[in-house]
Amino acid sequence: MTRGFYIGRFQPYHNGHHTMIEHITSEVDELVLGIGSADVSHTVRNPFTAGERIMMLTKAVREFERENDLVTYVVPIEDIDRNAVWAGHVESMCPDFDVVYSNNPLVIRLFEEDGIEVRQSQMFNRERLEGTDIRESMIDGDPWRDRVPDPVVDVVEEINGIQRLRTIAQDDVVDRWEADENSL
Ligand SMILES: Nc1ncnc2c1ncn2[C@@H]1O[C@H](COP(=O)(O)OP(=O)(O)OP(=O)(O)O)[C@@H](O)[C@H]1O
Ligand SMILES: NC(=O)c1ccc[n+]([C@@H]2O[C@H](COP(=O)(O)O)[C@@H](O)[C@H]2O)c1
Repeated sequence: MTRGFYIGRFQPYHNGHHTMIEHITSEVDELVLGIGSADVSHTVRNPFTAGERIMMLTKAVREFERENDLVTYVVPIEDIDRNAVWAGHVESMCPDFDVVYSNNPLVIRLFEEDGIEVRQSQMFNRERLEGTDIRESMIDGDPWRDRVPDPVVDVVEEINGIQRLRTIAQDDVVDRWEADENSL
């Protein structure tokens, strides 16, 4: 029995993540999905709460559970201010795992230094499948729904996520403008 671990901020969970998990399913029996920066929300870079991201992932990976007999666990992981002990922090919050999947250089380094095997994948259609770009499309009113699994569209609509993101982005612009004015 092999149990894998895959972590991301998933702001939002998109088709790049989904394709990565589809590949992972052929290598593991169980998969722990870490929701990174679980303590952060309501910012332009991290608009969605841990609970909202739990809904996105739980609903989206159902198809892999059904088709591949995969067992998944979604675990929120708060950031800590010491990278040197972060891998241990993650392990303390999760079911034991044998292998980590990540394309994030810092995550790869911290787990490898902790003696855990890390597997990377290619980046899938990165020009379109990048959280930053999808959030910008949400703010600008450009198409984004075809870049995330259908259950994620449902969650974003249920929580009125586009309106939140636009309000946060607008407040962010005003805050930066005021900071610039005050520094003059
Ligand atoms: N298109 C993709 N194909 C494969 N892996 C991806 C893709 N996009 C992100 N990943 C990987 O998934 C993990 C989680 O990524 P993350 O949630 O930060 O998404 P992101 O698209 O990079 O978002 P952001 O632009 O907000 O940083 C990381 O290891 C990241 O490299
Ligand atoms: N010291 C820390 O808290 C620490 C270190 C490395 C990664 N992380 C987190 O792991 C996650 C990695 O996911 P991304 O690949 O989406 O960046 C992020 O939420 C990041 O904040 C946290």
